[in-house]
Amino acid sequence: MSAEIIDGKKLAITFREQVAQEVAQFKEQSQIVPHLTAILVGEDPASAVYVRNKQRACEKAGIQSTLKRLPAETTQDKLHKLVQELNADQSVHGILVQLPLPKHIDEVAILDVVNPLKDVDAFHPENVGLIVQGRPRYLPCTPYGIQQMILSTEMETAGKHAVILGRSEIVGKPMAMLLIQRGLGADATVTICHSRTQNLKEIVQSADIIIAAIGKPEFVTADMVKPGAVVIDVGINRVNEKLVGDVAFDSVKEIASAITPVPGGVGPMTIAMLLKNTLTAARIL
Ligand SMILES: Nc1nc2c(c(=O)[nH]1)N[C@@H](CN(C=O)c1ccc(C(=O)N[C@@H](CCC(=O)O)C(=O)O)cc1)CN2
Repeated sequence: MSAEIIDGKKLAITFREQVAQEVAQFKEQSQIVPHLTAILVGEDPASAVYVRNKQRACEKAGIQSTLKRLPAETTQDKLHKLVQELNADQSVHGILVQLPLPKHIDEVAILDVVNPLKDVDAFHPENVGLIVQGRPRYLPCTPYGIQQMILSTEMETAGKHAVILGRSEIVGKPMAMLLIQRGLGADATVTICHSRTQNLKEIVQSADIIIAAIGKPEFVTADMVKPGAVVIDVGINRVNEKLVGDVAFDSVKEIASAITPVPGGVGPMTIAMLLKNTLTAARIL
């Protein structure tokens, strides 16, 4: 039997419509327009597309959006000062520094400067700490979107084995924190696999939920997947001008109970969750 395809594009539209309604109510009650400012440094074409899509999504939801575009040679000091200015600007509720930053910039040092109340990506250590403690202020956009996609399936996640491939700060680590949380998360048993993991194939074969976020095209193959598993593909790899995920979609969909496509899976949900966080930021501030 072929898997349910979790349509991230469709689910994201539902979330975006819901946020647009909440934004309209919030504006009426408070006379405040939620405002996101994105910082894009350099000329990475994919990042430029993602930021443009975020801006469009904001505008459609009634959220004000501003883009601060800086050249690739921008210094650490200049970027640091811009973030400080945005921290002090009372009309800005959410600040987003698009990643990756150019190599000469210390990414962690910049993310540490963002006011945690305006940190709609939830990358600041204060927000990460709150997530670890199970009392999040914001949930990071990609794991938050994935959580909603898993909730949309029929799987009862409590006690299930979730295997995450990849230990990044943006996806792997925070995803693990969400999946283990009681109530607000999935109540799952979580394993994170990475480049030094031994017996990776056997571990993945024991997974009820697989989250693939390692940036290796079609790494997860059908022989690694337990029948009925839910498979979430976070990978966006360009191979011969085509977008390919970290999962061999065509063969794995014959084994899994539910699977996300690439494109049209996790990506659109990441943007929808950013809108939710920006509204939360406007409410908090
Ligand atoms: N500050 C941040 N930087 C980055 C994040 C993030 O959450 N915050 N995540 C990724 C990139 N990203 C969001 O910024 C992102 C990636 C992909 C998509 C998306 O919709 N992808 C489409 C395909 C689009 C394409 O043609 O490339 C899809 O999957 O359908 C949205 C957001 C790294 N940086």
